[in-house]
Amino acid sequence: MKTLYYITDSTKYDAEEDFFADVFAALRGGVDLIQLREKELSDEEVYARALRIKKEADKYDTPLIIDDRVDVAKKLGVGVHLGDDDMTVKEARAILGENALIGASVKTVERAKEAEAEGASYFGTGALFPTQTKVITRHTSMDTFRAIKKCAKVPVYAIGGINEKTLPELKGEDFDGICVVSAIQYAVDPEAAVKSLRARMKDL
Ligand SMILES: Cc1ncc(COP(=O)(O)OP(=O)(O)O)c(N)n1
Ligand SMILES: Cc1nc(C(=O)O)sc1CCOP(=O)(O)O
Ligand SMILES: [Mg+2]
Repeated sequence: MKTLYYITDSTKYDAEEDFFADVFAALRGGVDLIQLREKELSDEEVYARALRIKKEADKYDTPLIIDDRVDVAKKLGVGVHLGDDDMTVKEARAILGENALIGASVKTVERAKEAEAEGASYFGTGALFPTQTKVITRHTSMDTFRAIKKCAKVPVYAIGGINEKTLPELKGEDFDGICVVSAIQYAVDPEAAVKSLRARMKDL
């Protein structure tokens, strides 16, 4: 069974409570992993949000991952996702320990080999499809995605513009899961969206 990895986005919410309500609904729906991705908040604010989400995620045994901020992850005892502009995977592994989930953004085979050697637990690879969520990103072709998956020993998760419409384009491809932001976060009913994505993932 492929992994359904939900990445949060609070940028379009006026009320923080509405954001938490949708995050908790997605957890109820049954995501496998959850990442708190906050680009504008201070470390203290991210910590406070992460603590609340972790309490809820723990009820479902859903691991929490923090985007970018190794110190916050360390304080919470959770994982971290790192891109090219962040601390290296090697440094983060030294801080978080051998059992921590440490994800790496990987867009080339060279980077895949390097990130794996540094101790990455998984790769987030994309953007496979156009996305409105991360405006500045680089498209990853399906050929590059396949080459990364072929050389990887760790799980490779597809990211970028994945929703019910684009999901069938991944049918028959070898990969380990999908990362989804807007198709869950901004669904009318995030719990139902998770269940629906999960059902469609069975057809891949
Ligand atoms: C699972 C996953 N994959 C890729 C990304 C993108 O990370 P990054 O390149 O560091 O960009 P930002 O998300 O920090 O804008 C991710 N966050 N998660
Ligand atoms: C967080 C992120 N990273 C990307 C990358 O290309 O590395 S694309 C992306 C956003 C994905 O959002 P949505 O599911 O709404 O398209
Ligand atoms: Mg990042």
